[in-house]
Amino acid sequence: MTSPLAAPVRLTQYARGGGCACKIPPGELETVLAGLAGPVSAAGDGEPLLLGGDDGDDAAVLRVGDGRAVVSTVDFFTPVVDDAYDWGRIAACNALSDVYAVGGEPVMAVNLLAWPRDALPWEVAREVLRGGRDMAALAGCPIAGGHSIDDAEPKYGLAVTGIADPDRLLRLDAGRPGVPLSLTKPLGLGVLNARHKATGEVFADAVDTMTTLNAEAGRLALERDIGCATDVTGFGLLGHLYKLARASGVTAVVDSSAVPYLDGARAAVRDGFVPGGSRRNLAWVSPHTDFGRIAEEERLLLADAQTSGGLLVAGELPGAPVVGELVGRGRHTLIVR
Ligand SMILES: Nc1ncnc2c1ncn2[C@@H]1O[C@H](COP(=O)(O)OP(=O)(O)OP(=O)(O)O)[C@@H](O)[C@H]1O
Ligand SMILES: [Mg+2]
Repeated sequence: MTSPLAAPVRLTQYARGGGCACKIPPGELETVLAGLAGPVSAAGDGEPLLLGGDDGDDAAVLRVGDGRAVVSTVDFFTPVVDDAYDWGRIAACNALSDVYAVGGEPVMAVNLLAWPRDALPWEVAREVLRGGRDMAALAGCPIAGGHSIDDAEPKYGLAVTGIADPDRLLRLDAGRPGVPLSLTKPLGLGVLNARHKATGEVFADAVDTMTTLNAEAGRLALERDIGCATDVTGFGLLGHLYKLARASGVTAVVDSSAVPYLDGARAAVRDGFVPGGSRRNLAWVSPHTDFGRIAEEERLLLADAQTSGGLLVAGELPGAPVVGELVGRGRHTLIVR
């Protein structure tokens, strides 16, 4: 479904970066944030903040009593596709994803909108907000208000509140040796979005992937008593897996031949459509990774900055390929075979 505007503007042309590829590089972010986070509970020590510390988990989770926890997360970014309605859906889906990534269920959200009011018509902003509303409605999560500013580049996203069972969370530090790794969406979103921004070609499968909620994946993980997961977004599969393995004190092994890709992803890399964020991700993980004889093109694909990607789960999920496993901590935090 696309926007019904007479002469659609190419939204991606109004921003330098796009989607999760416009995130602050992981190394720089961690340096800025170091030491500023509050104490987080080690299991059972009475501290109410269960997630939200230095590991960089997907959302903050606070125990509120009576066996309940509140989940809080926020995500917004510049246009990742030209179509306003689709961008709204993608941004909302991506923001909701962090609630599912910690094992929560979204219950309410508010909009964050930055709009270049001199350069872009308000009817385009309405389409963005309509897309966000429709995606949140699919998640059973009403959007109840928000905040809007005049800005040089358009930006959109949500702050989402969720609920969770404090004893059944999905966290970065709960990975254990011997456990397989599953990935619920194919990679290639960053390079395909870069191609779309440069050429205007539309990749329908990529839009479908970015607008698929991670609700089912999160539910399946909890049903199987899995306790360790994250979503694959701007830091790419390797960046997010590095964070998970580091927090869990293990080494993660990736079977590169088992990793699924969207059609056209490889061609996009070969044709030079690689977001700067994907290169920065690769530079960030490379000192901690044994790549063996893996070629540069494959490394870039594995580090590609995703937008609204799937869940990376330490465990097996029906329908999701196993892309590697966790092993005891070795010399490298990541091994790619
Ligand atoms: N300005 C900030 N202040 C405090 N913590 C921050 C700030 N920006 C990011 N973080 C934290 O850094 C970690 C990494 O953030 P990041 O946005 O990359 O991951 P995320 O929340 O999982 O988002 P997404 O999955 O959409 O990429 C998270 O734990 C986040 O809460
Ligand atoms: Mg996340």
